[in-house]
Amino acid sequence: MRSAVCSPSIDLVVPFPRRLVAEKLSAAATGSPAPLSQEDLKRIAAHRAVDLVESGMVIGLGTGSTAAHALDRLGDLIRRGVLRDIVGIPTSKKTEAHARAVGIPLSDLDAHPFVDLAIDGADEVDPYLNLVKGRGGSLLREKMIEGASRRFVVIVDETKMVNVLGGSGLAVPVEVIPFCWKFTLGKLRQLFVGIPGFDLKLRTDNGDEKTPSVTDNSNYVVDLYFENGISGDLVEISDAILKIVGVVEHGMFLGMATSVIIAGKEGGVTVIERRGDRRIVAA
Ligand SMILES: O=C[C@H](O)[C@H](O)[C@H](O)COP(=O)(O)O
Repeated sequence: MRSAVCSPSIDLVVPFPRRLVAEKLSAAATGSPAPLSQEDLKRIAAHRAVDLVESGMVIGLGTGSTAAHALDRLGDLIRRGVLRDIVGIPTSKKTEAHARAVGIPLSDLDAHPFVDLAIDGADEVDPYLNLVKGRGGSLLREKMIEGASRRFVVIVDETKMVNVLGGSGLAVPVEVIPFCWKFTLGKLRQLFVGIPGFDLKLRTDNGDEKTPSVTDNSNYVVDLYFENGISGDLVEISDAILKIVGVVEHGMFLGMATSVIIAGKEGGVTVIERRGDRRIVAA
């Protein structure tokens, strides 16, 4: 079994960004302490990632509610002239529209096949920095762009951390072509037959198979559910899913993240870096 290797590490919690600390302190001084919301945490992680952006970089622009904070921050820094000559490569149509609205110049992988840095959220992160992504349906473009990136920085709040992928009980998405999707779903079912607590279903807009959710690539999504998380060799499982004709891509991002920025509700930010097969937890 080929599995991710994880070395022992020391957790080092770094201080909260100063501006937000000041805001929270002043709120406390006026007698109305505002607890950090999940949105605060997403913003903190996103801003921390955007600190890594330098003028002249080609940036992979992620999709989702966490990545949206990075787009806003990047747009703000470009508008203020702090960052220049940035090119953004959006991972979805939604991100493309958002990035345009905040003034980020855009291109694509055809024109810019090498991406300096990609910043994106995730649905789950395991201790080896393997991810589940695509609950927003953008997994294929995300995997293409993040796979072309020299650095792929994942931004999450601490609720996204799991011991095993699939362990949060939420879906592991698989993008499939619409042609005979029930046939492809059947093949996926066969692959995991006998696994206790396994289930799968077509993703729909309103619970009705007549209105399947459609991705930016005009495909459908089959959501896999693993009551106890995915057990076994993730690389073998990935290969087996991708071998099914009719499957386009799945939402497990194995060995792709170079670092994960985790915002914790206690006000700390933890950064986990991958160095080869080693995992380094640092500021
Ligand atoms: O397709 C959606 C993407 O993979 C998102 O990055 C992922 O779902 C995380 O989204 P959020 O930041 O909204 O939790």
